[in-house]
Parts: sequence; structure tokens; C-alpha cells
Amino acid sequence: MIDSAAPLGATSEVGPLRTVLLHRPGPELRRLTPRNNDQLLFDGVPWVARAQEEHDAFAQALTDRGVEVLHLATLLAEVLAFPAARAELIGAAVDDPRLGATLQRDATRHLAGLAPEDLASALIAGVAHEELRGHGLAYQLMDRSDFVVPPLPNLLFTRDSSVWIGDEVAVTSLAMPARHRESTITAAIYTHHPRFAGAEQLYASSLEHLEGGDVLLLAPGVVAVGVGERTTPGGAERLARRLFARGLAHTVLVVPIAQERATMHLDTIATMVDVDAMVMYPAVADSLVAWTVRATDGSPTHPADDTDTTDLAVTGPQPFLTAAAAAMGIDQLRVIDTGLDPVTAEREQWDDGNNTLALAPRLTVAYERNTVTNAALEAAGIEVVRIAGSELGSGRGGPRCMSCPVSRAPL
Ligand SMILES: NC(=[NH2+])NCCC[C@H](N)C(=O)O
Repeated sequence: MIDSAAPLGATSEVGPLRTVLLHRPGPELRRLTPRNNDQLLFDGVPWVARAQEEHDAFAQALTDRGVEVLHLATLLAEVLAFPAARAELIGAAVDDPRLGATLQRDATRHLAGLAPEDLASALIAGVAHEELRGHGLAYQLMDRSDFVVPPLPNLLFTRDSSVWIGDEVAVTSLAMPARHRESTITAAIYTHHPRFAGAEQLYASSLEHLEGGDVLLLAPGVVAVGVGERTTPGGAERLARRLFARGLAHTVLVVPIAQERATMHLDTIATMVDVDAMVMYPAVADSLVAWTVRATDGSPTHPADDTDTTDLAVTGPQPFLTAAAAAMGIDQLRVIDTGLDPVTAEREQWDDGNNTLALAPRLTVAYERNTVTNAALEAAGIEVVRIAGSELGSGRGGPRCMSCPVSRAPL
């Protein structure tokens, strides 16, 4: 088991990255076919071996720069040595009305017989009809190409199923049915893995939809939350109350984004690259607005037993850049444009040109294919670590979606 003393948590998107949670894509990607890829939220059918090579190079680029890389599948296999974690995750995997009681029992028996590493693989790659000797009506009538336990190809995007804010972790509530089960896995890891012993959990998969890709730590105490296809206003409100009650933030900026695939998360249109700079999709830079949410004066922090009753003061909407600079206490939030002309910008935004992972202020990881955006970043003084993503990108996520910062040094 991994043992490291770096304090857990993050108060910004750009503080020097110490520890990150990744998931190397595996057999779950081999489940994708032209028949199921839309439902499983991939734009195509990736070449798995090449996606793994690209991911290994991504992990290596981080390790080379002194970042400790934790692998989700390893942590999962480690917690599956504990009976409580096994029971929770097997229960979550078969909690599916498609199965009915007979197939549920068959699937439970199958999973319960697996050793920790095999169980971890089955929970991630799913269980196909042909891999289980089931009986009964639901099993007989199930399409041979269907899954008893569906695979989780989007586990690759570790930023969405959990996010650290201050020294607490929010296990999120994912909006798309294809991703619901992911946060049962992150919850089990944070609950049972000794590496995270004592870490407080700030959110839960049973609450209003909230995805980590929508949560941007603009500055210590200032959190932006995109609301759109994934995160709901109710989720943003719940998170805001909890952050205020626990003293983890003083301002939450709620930012409506278009409800469409190209802009599924706030981090598909803007990410931080310096303490006062973002790379942003120019088509939205001027129209983006924010509602500023704070606790009303006199609202208590750390109430003994309830973090959901803080009174909220909501103002706005204001232009996002104005509201953000005010909340961050700076004169101006600098913007570096994706692409230059509108067509290049649209192409590079789609290819996750905005979805960068900062390793430190002015040092960021980006897909190499977004040549115009990367040149603009460099012209603005941001060092760019380029990674290949031709296959990884088919899931529509870049370096930031594919990483959950577990520990960043304070600024
Ligand atoms: N933070 C992000 N932008 N994540 C991208 C997630 C992509 C994934 N295929 C989905 O549709 O959910």
C-alpha cells in the first residue's frame, strides 16, 4: 500500500501538484462498440492499446515532474480486501432493476467469488451476459450483447467522480446513467483506503447532481461551479452551503453553461493556467455570466450537526470575468483564447484545448493536437507539456478531466 505524508487536498487549480489520481484505461474500453458508444458517452470506438500508450505517457509526464500518481484500479483492489468495501461495491453493481431478484443473486454470487484484483476488474470492465452462468427469466431474455453489470469506460475521467476542496473530498453525484456507479467506487476508496483515513467527505453520490468537471477552484476560498448538462443549480446550492458551513470557501460563483455535449462541463470552456489567468473559449468569454453566492452575514460556520441550512445571499448575474476578479480580489482575470479565428477555436475547444491540467502556476499539460491554443499559451508565458490524445480524446476529455488532484501545495 502507498504511504505518503503529503497533506491531502487543494485550495487552487494551480498550486504545485503533489499527488494526482488517474485511471489507466483498460478492458472497459474494449466493451465499446458502434451500438453502445453513444450511451456510454464515447464519440467512437477507441484503439485501446494506443489509448493505453497515450495514458502511460501522460502519467510519465507527471511522474517526471515530481508528481505522485495514484492509480484508481490499484486503490480499488486494495480496498476490496476489506469485507465492508466488497459488500458495498457488489451491492452497488447489482442494484439495477433490469436484473430482477434471480439474476441479482447470480451476479452477487459471481462477484463475491472473485479475488480483490479480479473483482476490481469486473467492477470496472463490467460483466457481459456471456461471462456469467445465470439462470431465470431476466438472464434468458437478456440480449446476448448486453451487460449484466455495465462497464465504466468514463472512469478514465477521474476529475468528475470526486474533487478535493480544501482538505475535504466531494464524492460527486454523476448525472448520466452510464456514470452513476463511478462515484460508488470513489466513495469506497475514500472511505476504506488507509491512505485517506480521516479525510472528511463533503458530498455524496445520493445528493443533487454535481460533477467535478464543473468545479473550478479559482483561488483559495473562491469556487466556480458550472451548471448545465451535468451539474444542477440544486447541486451547486448544496455544495455552496456545505463549503460555507465548513469554512472551505467564502464565495461560490454559479456559472450557467450551454446544455450541450461540446460544453458538458465548465472545464471544457475554461481552466486556470496561472493564479490570475485562464485559457478560455472566446465564443463564450463575453457572454458567460456568474451568480455570486455567499453566506449571509452572521450565518454560522461549522454548525454542530447540520451543514445544509446556511442562509445564502445570491447576487447577479454579472459578467463572469468581472464577478471572478472581484471574488478573487484581483484587478483582472487574464484570458488566453482557444484558437484565434472562430473556426480554429471551435475545433480546438471540441478537442479539449481548454481542458488543461496545471502542474504549477504557468506550467500546464495540454493535448499536442491543439497547436494554435498551445502557441497562444506559450506566447502568454505559460509553459506547455504536450501529450498525445488521439485515442484518449474519443471520450471527449483532456488532461484536466483525466486527473483528480488529491494534493496541491498551497500558493
Ligand atoms: N470534466 C470533463 N470535461 N470530463 C469529460 C467527461 C467525458 C465523458 N465521456 C462524459 O461524457 O461524461
